[in-house]
Amino acid sequence: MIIGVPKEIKNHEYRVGMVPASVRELINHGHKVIVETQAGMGIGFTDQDYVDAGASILTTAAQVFADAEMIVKVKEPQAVERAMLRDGQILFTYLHLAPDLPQTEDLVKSNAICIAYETVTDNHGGLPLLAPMSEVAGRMSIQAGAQALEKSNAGRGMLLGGVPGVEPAKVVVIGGGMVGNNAAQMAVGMGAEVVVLDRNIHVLRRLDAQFGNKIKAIYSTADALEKHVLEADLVIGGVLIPGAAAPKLVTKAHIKAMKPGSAIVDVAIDQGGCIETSKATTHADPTYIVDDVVHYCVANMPGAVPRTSTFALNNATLPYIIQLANKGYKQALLDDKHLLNGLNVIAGKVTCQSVAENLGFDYVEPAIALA
Ligand SMILES: NC(=O)C1=CN([C@@H]2O[C@H](COP(=O)(O)OP(=O)(O)OC[C@H]3O[C@@H](n4cnc5c(N)ncnc54)[C@H](O)[C@@H]3O)[C@@H](O)[C@H]2O)C=CC1
Ligand SMILES: CC(=O)C(=O)O
Ligand SMILES: [Mg+2]
Repeated sequence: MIIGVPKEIKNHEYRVGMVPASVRELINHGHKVIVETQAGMGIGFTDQDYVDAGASILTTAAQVFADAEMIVKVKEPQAVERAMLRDGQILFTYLHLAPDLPQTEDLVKSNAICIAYETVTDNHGGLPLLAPMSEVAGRMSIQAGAQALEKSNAGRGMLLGGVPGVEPAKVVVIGGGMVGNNAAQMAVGMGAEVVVLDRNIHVLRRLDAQFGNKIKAIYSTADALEKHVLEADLVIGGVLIPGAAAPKLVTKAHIKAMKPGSAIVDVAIDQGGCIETSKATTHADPTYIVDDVVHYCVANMPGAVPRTSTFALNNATLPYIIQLANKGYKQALLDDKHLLNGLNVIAGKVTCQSVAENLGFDYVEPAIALA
């Protein structure tokens, strides 16, 4: 199979779909890999590194999209990239379709086979291709929140850990999954007072076993959420209903009633955000203020640490890229029900139920769409 790796074009996105070591694995399996020039430049990989791994370098994204049977990316295809997709071409990347009607419409029109990293599942109830980036974003959310709390960024002027004799900041993490757990680790490490809210009792038990009395793991009722959000100096939004638009758990009224200079980091913004006042921002201009609350809502947070993130992502995606290349999409999807859960759009049909429901498309079962 011919596998194409274009350069990412989202704002300040320096990750890349495949590192040279991944390219070498594909070449060893007998495939051809074409890489857009300077695709890995942002994380220190030269075109020569890719050539040494066995890839061919092409000078434009248009050439990569024209020649490749499978496109491997990081972020959802931007409009110019969507226009280059074609009938029968495989697209393997993050998509986050539920809050994104224009993208979904374009992918439906393209007739391509669009497999989303974020809805691939595993045997343990996890999301193995989302997890590595959730680890990065969860950890980063506390760095971003700490900065947002600085006075020069319109924050309250609080140090997360306080100092001897002065209270630490209160960090409230909504959602105790991969993002929430990693956020809690960093916030505890920095000496903050930490509350994690989740509505899954198994998640709360795991947090309790892991953190003991270093955090409070609280069942997320509307009451509990309101109480803790209104007391918070920093709120981290890390909820997920896989494939679906995030529920708006923190309302405009909550934001109005929060302390002036408090901050929110809505990591769930890639699924539309779990805070009513959130709107996606970029690394170039990551924050804005609503009712004196600093909002950080960058939809590609791991793009800020692209070297760490690309390696972590490739470690997770490579086995699936190899399966898709070796077997072709049809056999690879039929052989692996978890990879099949990643199939969001194929041949003009929406095969992810929550995406179809959120955006008003007819839902077609993946196995039926493949037949
Ligand atoms: N902005 C960015 O750059 C990035 C964003 N993300 C996003 O972060 C979000 C979280 O991802 P993960 O932690 O991997 O998901 P996860 O599935 O590991 O955890 C989500 C948690 O939310 C909980 N939850 C669901 N509904 C809830 C509710 N109503 N109240 C309280 N808790 C609730 C679930 O029980 C689960 O424990 C996703 O939208 C993901 O796409 C992930 C990586 C990067
Ligand atoms: C998960 C995601 O959206 C990201 O890593 O950018
Ligand atoms: Mg206020």
